[in-house]
Amino acid sequence: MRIAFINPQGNFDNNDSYWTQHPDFGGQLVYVKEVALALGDMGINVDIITRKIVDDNWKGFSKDVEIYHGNPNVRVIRIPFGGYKFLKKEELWPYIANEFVDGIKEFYKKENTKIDAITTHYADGGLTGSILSNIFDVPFTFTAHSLGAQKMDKLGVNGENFIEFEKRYNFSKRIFAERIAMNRAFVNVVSTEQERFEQYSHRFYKGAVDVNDDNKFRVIPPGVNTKVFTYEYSKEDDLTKEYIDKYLLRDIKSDRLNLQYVVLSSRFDKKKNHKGAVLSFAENKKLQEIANLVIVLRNVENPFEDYSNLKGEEKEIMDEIMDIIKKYNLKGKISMFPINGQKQLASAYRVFSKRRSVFCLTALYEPFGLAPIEAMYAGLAAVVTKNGGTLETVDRGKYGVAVDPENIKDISEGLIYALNNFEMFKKIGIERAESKYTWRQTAKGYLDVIEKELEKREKISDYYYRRENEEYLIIKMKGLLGE
Ligand SMILES: O=c1ccn([C@@H]2O[C@H](COP(=O)(O)OP(=O)(O)O[C@H]3O[C@H](CO)[C@@H](O)[C@H](O)[C@H]3O)[C@@H](O)[C@H]2O)c(=O)[nH]1
Ligand SMILES: O=P(O)(O)OC[C@H]1O[C@](O)(CO)[C@@H](O)[C@@H]1O
Repeated sequence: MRIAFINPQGNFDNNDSYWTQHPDFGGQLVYVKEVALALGDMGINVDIITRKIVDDNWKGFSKDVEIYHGNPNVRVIRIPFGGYKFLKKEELWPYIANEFVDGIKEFYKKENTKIDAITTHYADGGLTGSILSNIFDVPFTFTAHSLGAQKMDKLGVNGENFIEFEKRYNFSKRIFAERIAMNRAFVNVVSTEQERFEQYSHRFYKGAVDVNDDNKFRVIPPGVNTKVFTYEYSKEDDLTKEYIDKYLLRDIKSDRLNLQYVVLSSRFDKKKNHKGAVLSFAENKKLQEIANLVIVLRNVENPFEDYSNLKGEEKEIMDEIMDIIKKYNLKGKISMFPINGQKQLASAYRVFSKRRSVFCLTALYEPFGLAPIEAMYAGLAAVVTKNGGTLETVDRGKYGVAVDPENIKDISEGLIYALNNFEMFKKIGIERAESKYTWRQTAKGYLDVIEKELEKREKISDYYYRRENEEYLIIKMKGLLGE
């Protein structure tokens, strides 16, 4: 069997380049990578179809076809569309339904390969799959990863400022694509029940899909890479400890070094609401007595001296953080330093777990949230937004603390509670991650729903074929009988 994974935005290479260093390189890529490789391990052929990029600032995405992470069953196929320079996901829309679709068609025609099913990721993948599934006459699944409606609500998009936001985010195109994809997909793959019944029932999706139609939804929880995010401390982690201690010594007052820590590690995206977490720390003296704040960065060595390489949204977020540090005189209580890649991030989590620390995600809206599960499995206590899939991940506070990201007091009290109950949350957090979230289970979920759909289509086409045949035979018989 050959399954295509359509993911136009971001990109995929064997170094997992740029992950979280850009809004289009985050959890969705992790998800597609882990499910594709898990299916590959099960003997399924997987083609991850994305964009060909030839750009000196974005190296590693220029090969047309590449075996992925050494798994002979899994390929990355890069189709040129919209030129060769890197484009952020919001700028891909004009080229999706034409150049990208045509390029994929051409690729398979030239290779004379057949695909049996398509999985599509995010609105742009979903639009592509809606068209291709007709061309190839194969079923496709839609996995939103993040729906535009909730992002619009949380960013405060309304009638007055819509045009402003439209210029930057192209929400009209995104919602249109999402509606087409969720309507045409044979199943919408969601990470939690909450995603199905809350996120998909947003008024913007009315009429596109019936959230009460069990045939149109399948809850398939994502996983955690248990090799990378293991809670087992190893020798390499001592090297990470030395790396981190250098920064803590630089940024934290010496008499505070042995306190616990609150760790923020999200991409610098407005939706992740770093500002809310920093403000909750700034406004609570009790919290500052028991913990320091750590903010994981990418590509910035020392923001207290210089972060001029941050642009746009990332610069705005750092400006907000710096304003709060100045206003509340937090120097000596906050450390910010670069972490590169999942391995180093996982190791840093284990180092902070030894310091009885807390992972904090106060996103205004988190569709699912891979990071909290990773942090829990690596041994941190989790404090997460109650808006989105995270509420289900911590099961409403049972496996981690769920807070209202727009209530500064609620965040700080949640952090204090988690810090004071670190051992309990560490233990049950690991158990939760281990029992419920593995990528192999995720891959099995996709395979099961696809195989069931193919069987159904087989039967239907047989039925039509047989019926056509019967009619054909009757006509023939009539002819023979001279009727
Ligand atoms: O230096 C880093 C830091 C983080 N990560 C990874 O980046 C991912 C972040 O994923 P997630 O926490 O899920 O956030 P998003 O990037 O926002 O992911 C989007 O897509 C995910 C997959 O569908 C959903 O879980 C999220 O809710 C959705 O916002 C995690 O796997 C991290 O391990 C890295 O690879 N390198
Ligand atoms: O912020 P948005 O546009 O809702 O999308 C979430 C982004 O994070 C990602 O995980 C990055 O890989 C993608 O799902 C998407 O680009």
